[in-house]
Amino acid sequence: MILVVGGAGYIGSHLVKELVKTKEVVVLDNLSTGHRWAVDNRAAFVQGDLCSEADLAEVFEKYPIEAVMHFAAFSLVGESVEKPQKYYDNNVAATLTLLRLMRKYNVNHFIFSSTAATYGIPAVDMITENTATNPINPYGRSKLMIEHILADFAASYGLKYVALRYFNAAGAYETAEIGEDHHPETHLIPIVLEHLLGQRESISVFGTDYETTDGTCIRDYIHVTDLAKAHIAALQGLLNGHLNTAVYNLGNGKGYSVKEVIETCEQITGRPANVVYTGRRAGDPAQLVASSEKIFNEIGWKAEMGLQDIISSAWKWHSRTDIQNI
Ligand SMILES: O=c1ccn([C@@H]2O[C@H](COP(=O)(O)OP(=O)(O)O[C@H]3O[C@H](CO)[C@H](O)[C@H](O)[C@H]3O)[C@@H](O)[C@H]2O)c(=O)[nH]1
Repeated sequence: MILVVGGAGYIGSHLVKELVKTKEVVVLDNLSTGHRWAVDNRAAFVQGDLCSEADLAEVFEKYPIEAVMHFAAFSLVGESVEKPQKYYDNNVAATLTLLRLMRKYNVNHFIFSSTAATYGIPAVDMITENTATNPINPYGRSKLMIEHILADFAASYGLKYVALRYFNAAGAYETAEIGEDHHPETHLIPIVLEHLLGQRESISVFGTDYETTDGTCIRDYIHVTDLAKAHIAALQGLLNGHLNTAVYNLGNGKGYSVKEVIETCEQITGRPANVVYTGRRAGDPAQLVASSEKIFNEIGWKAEMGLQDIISSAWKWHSRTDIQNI
């Protein structure tokens, strides 16, 4: 059985939908940002807190866990600057408790959600796993700290793990049963689509003076279902002994500017956007684009969906008329 911590959240719930096809799954989530309805009903569900050793112990006692996938983290860069305690308590201290209990219950396989924010402001256009990590905010640092801890646990305790550095996760499940639903929403694609649905008056573009082709920031958008499939490939690699420890980028290898994203949203929806150009948002690197060659070469995963698929699926999800009430 696979324990998915944070399996009611955006990325975790998409992973669970894929994972239940081949594995027995139990989800632990405190529902602070996740949703009970987002958890596939083929998975067992425990409402509990990663920060509570007792809640964690209950799950390990009750279920025969063979691997843990860990999605439960706070992930807003700006908030992490304002409230570093919250980020280090949850993203670092609680994860350490989880790792301690894994040792206690002899669970030795771990998949960790890391981030492109570990790179900070990279000196290269195409980021590989060898690019220097130099995070510029507590969120990125909290994730990199856990990566270091995992490497130490692997060396001393034989932990087998994969850390996956996500670039910009976006899109929704193909049936639109689940999708992105953050409160408040800060991510570009949902904000643009909510605007095009009439739920926001305008879109602000944060910065037009970056050293990029059109002056706006470039990001590597990856479909959340592609991300889910990468986790499953990594899990298989760990369980069949092909992988011991690994750190992989997860991206498409292609960057799009904020302007290009907005234009693609306009094309797909057939609706014009009211765009307001404003100053830079603190902490935004000009360009973050991933080389995902390493994971392709080692376990054969690559992204199958591009920006059009991402936005089309997100549009289907956001257009659901009942979405406000779920
Ligand atoms: O209303 C908006 C929202 C975003 N942007 C711009 O759009 C780009 C993408 O912004 P997102 O907030 O969608 O994504 P980020 O690249 O900032 O964030 C991603 O990387 C972060 C770490 O760097 C976190 O992991 C976060 O959860 C993940 O989505 C950025 O240049 C941002 O400035 C706008 O112009 N207007």
